[in-house]
Amino acid sequence: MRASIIGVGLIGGSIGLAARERLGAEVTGWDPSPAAVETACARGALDRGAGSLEAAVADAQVVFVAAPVGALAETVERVLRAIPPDCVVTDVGSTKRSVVAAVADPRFVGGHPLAGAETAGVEHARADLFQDAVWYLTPTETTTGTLFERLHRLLRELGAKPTAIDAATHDHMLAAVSHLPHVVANVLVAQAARALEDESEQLPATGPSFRDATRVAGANSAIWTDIYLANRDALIERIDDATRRLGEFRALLSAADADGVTAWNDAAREDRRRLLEAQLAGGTVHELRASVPNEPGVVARLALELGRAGVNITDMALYPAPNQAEGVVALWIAGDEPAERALALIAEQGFPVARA
Ligand SMILES: NC(=O)c1ccc[n+]([C@@H]2O[C@H](COP(=O)([O-])OP(=O)(O)OC[C@H]3O[C@@H](n4cnc5c(N)ncnc54)[C@H](O)[C@@H]3O)[C@@H](O)[C@H]2O)c1
Ligand SMILES: O=C(O)C(=O)C[C@]1(C(=O)O)C=C[C@@H](O)C=C1
Repeated sequence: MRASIIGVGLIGGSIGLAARERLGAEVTGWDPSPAAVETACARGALDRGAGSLEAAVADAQVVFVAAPVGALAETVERVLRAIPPDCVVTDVGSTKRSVVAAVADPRFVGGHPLAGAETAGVEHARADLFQDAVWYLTPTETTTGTLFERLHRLLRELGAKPTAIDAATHDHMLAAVSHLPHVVANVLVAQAARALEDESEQLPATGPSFRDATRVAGANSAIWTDIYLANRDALIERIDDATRRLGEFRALLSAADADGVTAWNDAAREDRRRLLEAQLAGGTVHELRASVPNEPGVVARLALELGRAGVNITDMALYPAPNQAEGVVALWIAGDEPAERALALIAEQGFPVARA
């Protein structure tokens, strides 16, 4: 496997380490910072650095673009102009709408690993960063099915859980579970460092709860300015919602409503329990086989339909029929209930489907 990485920072470097260690891939990379390439080679995240983006991707089978969100569309387009025809290109940007709207090439699949750190640079890269992490993929109607399948398999081999989602849903969800938490962490440290200092004239000591809630405060501006701006409409909605919720709690406090305060706190515990439980879904793996026409977008449509219903595809394989007009998509789904749901959803799409 020949892989290329464009942008060898924390995420690009971690992909390089994991691809070399777990896939035995030969990894070439390029970054506008020669120092990043040098460190990536020294740390074993790249086999070699290339003198240009074009040279880095010239004979690649898969390319990961791991640049800041604002540079993704232009960089992906540049990669698409330089790769061989049978190469799949993906990115790792934390927001998806802008790059997916800008690039309509069947060889590109938007991506986003839900894993990372508050640190920056290849110095902090780790081969195990993606182990058991959801890795969102945003295929569209134009995505080539075989390339989507190749990428899905590679991500599984890196230890991740690839999950199809549409770009708009992705960005709205991430505003709530990633971008707002970063904003709130920044507010908490600002308030503790300034407002409380004014009152007591000394910086307060911070305990474990403060440290947990603010680990990501002031995370790498080289990527976060772009993330906040690219998702500003969804993030503003979340900020307004959070402000409203704070207002509701403020009202309970001003009314000294003990029952209301208890109910509010209990509801948070229950919400947290449900969120954590949803991550642990698993069970026996079922193989389903769907017969589909060999048309652009069919595999993407199936993956997105299941993703929307919360059914995760553990693994997939494509078997084209000799006449090339149709084929079979094999899907492996964990858990009895999700497998039943997948059968029903695939049948609703009009495709004959059965358990293998
Ligand atoms: N840090 C996280 O937790 C995390 C998690 C998931 C996804 N992401 C996404 O991954 C991407 C990279 O983030 P990171 O944390 O690795 O940042 P980073 O700062 O560690 O690395 C970014 C690298 O991109 C390079 N770069 C800058 N402009 C470029 C360009 N035009 N073309 C190619 N390379 C360029 C930089 O020189 C740097 O080496 C971002 O899109 C970010 O949204 C980050
Ligand atoms: O763990 C952290 O430090 C992160 O900030 C990782 C995190 C997140 O918010 O969970 C940050 C941005 C990415 O797009 C994905 C993951």
